[in-house]
Amino acid sequence: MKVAKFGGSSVANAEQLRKVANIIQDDKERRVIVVSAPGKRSSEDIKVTDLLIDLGETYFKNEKYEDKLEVILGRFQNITDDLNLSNHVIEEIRNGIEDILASNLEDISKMDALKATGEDSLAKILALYLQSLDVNATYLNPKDAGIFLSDEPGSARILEESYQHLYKLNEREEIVIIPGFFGYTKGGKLVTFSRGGSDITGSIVAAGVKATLYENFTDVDSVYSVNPNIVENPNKITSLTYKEMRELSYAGFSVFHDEALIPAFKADIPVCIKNTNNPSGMGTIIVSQKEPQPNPVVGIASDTGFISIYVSKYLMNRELGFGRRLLTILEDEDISFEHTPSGIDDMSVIIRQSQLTKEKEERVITRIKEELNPDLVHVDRDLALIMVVGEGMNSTIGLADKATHAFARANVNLEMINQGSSEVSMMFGIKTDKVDEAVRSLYKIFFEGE
Ligand SMILES: Nc1ncnc2c1ncn2[C@@H]1O[C@H](COP(=O)(O)OP(=O)(O)O)[C@@H](O)[C@H]1O
Ligand SMILES: N[C@@H](CC(=O)OP(=O)(O)O)C(=O)O
Repeated sequence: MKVAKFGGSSVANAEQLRKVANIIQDDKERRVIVVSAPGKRSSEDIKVTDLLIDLGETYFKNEKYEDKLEVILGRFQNITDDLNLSNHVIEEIRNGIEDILASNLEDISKMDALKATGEDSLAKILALYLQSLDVNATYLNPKDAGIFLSDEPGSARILEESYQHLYKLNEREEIVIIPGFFGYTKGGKLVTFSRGGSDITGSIVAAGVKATLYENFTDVDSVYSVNPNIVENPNKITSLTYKEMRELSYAGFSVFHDEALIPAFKADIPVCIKNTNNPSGMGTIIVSQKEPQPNPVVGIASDTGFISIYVSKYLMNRELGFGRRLLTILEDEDISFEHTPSGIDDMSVIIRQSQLTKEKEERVITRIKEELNPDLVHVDRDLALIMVVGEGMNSTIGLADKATHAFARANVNLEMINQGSSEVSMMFGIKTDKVDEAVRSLYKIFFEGE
């Protein structure tokens, strides 16, 4: 049995859904289907999930939300009209949203329930469409599939017992359509994964049913060695390891959620990234091990929106517990950190900018000064991180030299360098305004041999 997940771009309109239906019917092994909410139909378009978030925020501010609701319903109605499906489902979606807004759930849970409406409605529509084509298919709610999650609205995690429940899907005769992105706590509350989380649902379901393959259908032919929005026509990656893909996704390859690798990896299920618009293409396969490649670097990822808190104190290396106390201050403020490059007398903590509000920043800096008594503490904003990734990198001489040469050639100053402890990556911190130039320069050196 194969599990196929179709992302937002693959279900953005009726034309895309026709392709999805063809892909499902093309292979009898595709028996469990996971779908996202309709995504962008063009680069200027807005994803349904973002429309739903905007609707929720408008409602919470006690502002008029009715027009926004109509826009969302319009997105679904365009699809159902075009596929000649009954209007009944649109009324169901409207009532569902109105019920959520009027419920006595806390705002944070209301928001999760609203967000989930996107995938839930699309799964119902796809099931109806397949039925209209005489395909034996049913919609299945994540609760009935047994997808139980931790009580962390907006960033839930899977509970282990879900895998056993999901295994029962093997007994189903029909094709099952499961909405991605959400599940339920043991207490029955709906919770979502973090953004892009339908990839995670797909991976969990694939692990649960012990699928032979997890196919992730998107809008590109493969995973490329670099973001195709930065370098035109980049090198296609035919295969890469879970570890490489996790590093690359985490560092900015938005094509696949970094948390989606773990369930498939643990169950040893290969993941294939394929294009809904070109399903016969090879795609990219993600596996445990791959043949050594002549070029040890498989990809270059970049992401922006980081802050560095730099703390320096003479004899820091002798002060027992310094690092722990610094990180405890962040923990008390509910701030998670990404990296902690350190020297003898200094330590930086790299944080996502979205985690550090102005008030939190003031409290954190005051506490660092009062409790750790440093010689110097300062906050560096607008940092970008670039990650050069490849399993063969740890045994190849001269890669750091090549990378720093690329930065020098692009006239980019390095704010920080960190060789990942996993030894499959090197990380560079630079100012955000230079990130694309730096990535292009690295790409030229590592993939075009210039
Ligand atoms: N290295 C990369 N390889 C392929 N696509 C990438 C890469 N980095 C970023 N992307 C972007 O990821 C997009 C696909 O991810 P996403 O928009 O989440 O798809 P979906 O709607 O299928 O979930 C591509 O259109 C591409 O712009
Ligand atoms: N619709 C959700 C979940 C998701 O996975 O979407 P997509 O497949 O379009 O990345 C989001 O936008 O976050």
